[in-house]
Amino acid sequence: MAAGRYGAYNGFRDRDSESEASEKKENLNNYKDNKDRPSNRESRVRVSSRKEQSAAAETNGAPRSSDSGRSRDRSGTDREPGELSSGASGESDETGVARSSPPVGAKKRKFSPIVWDQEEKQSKAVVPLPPPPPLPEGFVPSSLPEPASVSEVGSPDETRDAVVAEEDFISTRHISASRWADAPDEGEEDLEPRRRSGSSSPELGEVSGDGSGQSGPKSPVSHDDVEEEGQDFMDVDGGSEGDDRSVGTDSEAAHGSPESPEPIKPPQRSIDMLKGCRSVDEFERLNRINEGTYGVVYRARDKKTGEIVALKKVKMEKEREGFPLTSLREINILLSFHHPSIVDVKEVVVGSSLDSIFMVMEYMEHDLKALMETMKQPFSQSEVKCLMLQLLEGAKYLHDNWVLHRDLKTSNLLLNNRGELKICDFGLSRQYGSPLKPYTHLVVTLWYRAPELLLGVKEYSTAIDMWSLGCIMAELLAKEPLFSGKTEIDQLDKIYRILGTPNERIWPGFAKLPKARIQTVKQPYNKLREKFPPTSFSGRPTLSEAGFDLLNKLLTFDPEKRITADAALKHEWFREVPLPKSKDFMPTFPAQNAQDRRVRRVMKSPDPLEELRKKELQQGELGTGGLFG
Ligand SMILES: Nc1ncnc2c1ncn2[C@@H]1O[C@H](COP(=O)(O)OP(=O)(O)OP(=O)(O)O)[C@@H](O)[C@H]1O
Repeated sequence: MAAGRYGAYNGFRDRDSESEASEKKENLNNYKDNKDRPSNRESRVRVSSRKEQSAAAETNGAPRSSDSGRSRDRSGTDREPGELSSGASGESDETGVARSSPPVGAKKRKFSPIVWDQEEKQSKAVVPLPPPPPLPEGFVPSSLPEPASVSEVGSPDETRDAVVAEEDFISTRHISASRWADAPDEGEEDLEPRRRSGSSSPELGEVSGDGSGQSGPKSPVSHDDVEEEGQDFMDVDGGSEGDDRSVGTDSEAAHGSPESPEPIKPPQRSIDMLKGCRSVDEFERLNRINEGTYGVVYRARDKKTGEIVALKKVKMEKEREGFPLTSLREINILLSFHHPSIVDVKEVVVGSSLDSIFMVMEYMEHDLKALMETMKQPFSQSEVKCLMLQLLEGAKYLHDNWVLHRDLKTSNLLLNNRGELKICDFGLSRQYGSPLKPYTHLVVTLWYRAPELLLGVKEYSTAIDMWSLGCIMAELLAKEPLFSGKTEIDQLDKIYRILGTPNERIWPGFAKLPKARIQTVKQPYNKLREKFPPTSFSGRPTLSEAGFDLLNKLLTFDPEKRITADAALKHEWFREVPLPKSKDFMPTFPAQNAQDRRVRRVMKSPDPLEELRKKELQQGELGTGGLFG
């Protein structure tokens, strides 16, 4: 149970007694176990063999620092209520934690093996792609609009789809060619050689460990990024008359993997998708929570069960052109993935006139951005550790399952009053690791955008998410964004002013990056430590050597050297006092659900599509009217 203290955040730390804290002492391993506690998903019971091995390794002689942790606990140093006691192996060096810390974990960057050359793509690429997720019980109404012409689809200038459109130029596809339907179209057939060849992509049905005892996605995210590169909208008329091979079945046959976590459903016609999909009328609308690029989010009550949920309405602003591919990606990923740090999508429901689609999600009381704007003080270090651990676990899970989120920012991090953090908004996320065309660099909201993206690279990796995590960690500590640029150049300038201007020595290859010559004032020094000093009398957020080391490793210019989620999870900052607060002891806050979170937004990061978004908002929503319209 979270410590309930509506409106009393600032008093919480004072009220919690040491004894209460010690009653709740748990070691770091317990922390990891605990995160599964509220779950009733069978997937959470499963523990990856990788985790078992590493746990065994730890038990088998890895030195543990619990003693030193305890002695420090007794002295009361930096201990906070609800802080977890040290139990994990700690190599903490009292004298020079950051500098003496060994490289944390083996480097495991999954870099997208982009194949630039078409021939090479076909001959060399080896992509045992995972099977598609099971078809949802009904999903797309038959009365949806006609397919768009290719030219319509390819005009990427109105929504975030534009971003994807830059990387996706293949002719219009039908939803029946998606992983939720059975018949591949021409473009899909092109994929066959790629699917049959091998690569370092996850094996069919393989469930990547997340290091946290979670199973991978029930059915790993499909390879839409390979097969859907052509457009952002899918026709959903269900009219495709292809053969009966489902993507999943076909893929399974090709690879012969018997280990798919779930039996692949038999091929289904897209018309079957209509069956069993509940109507949004089965929910009572309570209030609008927020509106993002891709949809309005409502708080609602399931009339049958009384459960409070969040309903995200998929914007169908281009309904003439079919179903937005980005939404399809988001729904697919969220339906497939199950992890305590990823927001859970329970089902998809349809609007009354069958042209609006809603994702039914678990309801989360806050997003971190809106929440921090209401807080008087920043999160404490032990709270930041608790949040960062959950965030890193979510990022590791995604990266282990070959998904880049590509839009990690505080407004996409949800927090409930049980201290649980969950990543949402997978509209920009995509599977990687398959031979792809170069990705667009127009991803990630400006303030959280990695320097390699700002400098124009199109071949990027999980490191872009890790940079965003660095920005988020700094923001959680300081309660304000670290780099709040107004334009791309201003953003680079702001980064250079704090971290110094990169050069060939610290970032080999920097000089050759497309936009490396952008004129910014040369900044020779790294001033990050000034922003996060070890001690402070001026109210600046303090950070220990180890904490600073982690922040530095997240905000490393060279993406090749930037720390991975896996390594960051093992960082000693999480093992030194103050230890991460237990989720049970995370503060609770007044629910912000009675308000529209948009009106509370004070500062908002500009992003490349801001103008487009505004235009969309002005144009109003399309789709059904009615309660949720
Ligand atoms: N499950 C949820 N529970 C509560 N609030 C949520 C939930 N999902 C989203 N929200 C709120 O709605 C906002 C927008 O959601 P989301 O980011 O998924 O939409 P989007 O259209 O993709 O937004 P963006 O403009 O960031 O791309 C979030 O910042 C959050 O405040």
